[in-house]
Amino acid sequence: MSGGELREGVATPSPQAMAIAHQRPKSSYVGCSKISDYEILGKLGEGTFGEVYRARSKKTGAVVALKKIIMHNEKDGFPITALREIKLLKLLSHKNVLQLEDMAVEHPPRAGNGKRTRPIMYMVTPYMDHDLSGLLDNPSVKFTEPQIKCYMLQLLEGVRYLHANHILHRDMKAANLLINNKGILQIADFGLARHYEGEVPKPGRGGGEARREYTSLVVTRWYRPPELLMQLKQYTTAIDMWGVGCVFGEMLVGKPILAGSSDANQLDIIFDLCGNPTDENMPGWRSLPGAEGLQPRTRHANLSHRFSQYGAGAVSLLKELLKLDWRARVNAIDALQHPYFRTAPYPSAPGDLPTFEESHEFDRRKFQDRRNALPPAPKGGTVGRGVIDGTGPNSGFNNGDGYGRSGVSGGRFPRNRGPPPDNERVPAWHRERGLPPRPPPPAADYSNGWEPAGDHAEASFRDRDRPAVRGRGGAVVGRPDVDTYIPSYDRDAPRRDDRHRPPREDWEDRRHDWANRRRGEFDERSRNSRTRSRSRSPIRERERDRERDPYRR
Ligand SMILES: Nc1ncnc2c1ncn2[C@@H]1O[C@H](COP(=O)(O)OP(=O)(O)OP(=O)(O)O)[C@@H](O)[C@H]1O
Repeated sequence: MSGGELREGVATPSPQAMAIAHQRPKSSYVGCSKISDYEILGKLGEGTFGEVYRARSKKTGAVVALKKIIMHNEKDGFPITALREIKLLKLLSHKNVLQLEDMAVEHPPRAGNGKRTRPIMYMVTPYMDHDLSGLLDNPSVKFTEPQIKCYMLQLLEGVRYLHANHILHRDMKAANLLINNKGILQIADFGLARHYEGEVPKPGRGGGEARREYTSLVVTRWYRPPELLMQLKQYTTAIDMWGVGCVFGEMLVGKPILAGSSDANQLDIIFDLCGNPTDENMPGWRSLPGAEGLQPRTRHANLSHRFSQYGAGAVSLLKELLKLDWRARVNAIDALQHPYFRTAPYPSAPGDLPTFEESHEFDRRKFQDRRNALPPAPKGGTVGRGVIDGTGPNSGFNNGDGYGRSGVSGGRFPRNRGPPPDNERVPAWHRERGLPPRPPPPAADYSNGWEPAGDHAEASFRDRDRPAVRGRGGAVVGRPDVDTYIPSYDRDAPRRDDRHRPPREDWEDRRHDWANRRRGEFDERSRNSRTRSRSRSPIRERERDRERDPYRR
């Protein structure tokens, strides 16, 4: 009974045998283009899920991106994550959401032993010149306030569309926002997205009511909201809005604003920014599974202080997006009405934005070469090199103002914000306006439902050496060493965001959380798989090999 298992006397073929038995003849790929319909122009990137190429359609002449669907585990056949992404993208049509235009199939020649090889599938989307994180990595790119407003409006339009159509993106981050040289921003990468069964957002009513539970192990760490870090499962569209807030802050500052080095540290730096959770600012937080045993020290939010240089309007919108209480967090419909967008300087029209040299994963090496001229940046930052000085994760961050400007070894420039040395990368605002910091924009009326800046500043100190704390179900929530995604900051390391993203190979398991939870074993399984994936996963091994070999990047 080789290759099969015996169940109640009936032989079940192995998945591999099933896949071979059901291999489709070439002629059955109806509705798909052939890969030979495209001329490959170069490689753009390599995710955990697929390689991405730039190509030209021989039929239309259009330049497109081809995302190759990698079969990590051949015997399981076509990855469920890819199927979900394709299914969702086929349903969606919005100017700020990346459109799936075609699928292309490649039939590789038979193997040397005469065996048939599996066809390779490609997703075909319009070519976009940049992803936002690549663009922000480019030291010659300077974002203006009208430009940030323009991108934010487009991002919010895209998110409003997704949420209105019951889609949770669940991996909102700068690397998944593609921008072309016509100034159009599109939300991409729906590999973690899913249908949302709750009520959709309505004006003035936040993220909607959740109707069921989902896995909380989603969203790249730096963009993960506090309720997910505390393992809320009945979450709403508000999880994507937190990510929008992180991206907004990143555009203002020029680098990720909440670059936690572990899940525990992530929560800690969120509390530094937004204040520690209380019954007022995050009602019910104590009863979240991941909050049990958490004893965050008292601290006031310092968001207003940290972002004061970007003006009262930006601070006000950021505070609405980065609310600890997911029920009170602004939804996309309301964020689009925020006075920030109706105050001078007004948003640019997309067509008026400057064009930039391409910036994708594979272009970043050239930016990294330029960045190597910079002084070291704190671990957790994205520009410059990490400080390997033995002071622990996020070392520069811990002493500074939250953006790596510590005034000591990890800082980009000192807190007094005097002019940075010529060779340093300067956050977008400073680059644009020059120093000293720009004055606040003309006073706007934020009294109409929007709170003006009013937090107390607080010098941050992070208790990174907290002992382990166990949450409900025994989950360790307060110790950095159980977290799977420890970033590496050498120049040959993989893309910044992916180092903090749950590995795809585990997500399929996590997506079956409904069934797993019914068996009461989800928390245990997912925790184990996260820990295991770092050390044993063959994909991680391959990635590590690739990191070691700079020529493969
Ligand atoms: N349509 C496109 N145009 C230009 N570049 C693209 C396009 N789609 C993807 N890319 C580039 O390829 C990279 C990886 O794409 P994507 O995030 O969709 O793949 P992924 O396998 O899901 O990656 P990951 O798992 O790392 O998020 C993007 O960050 C971007 O730089």
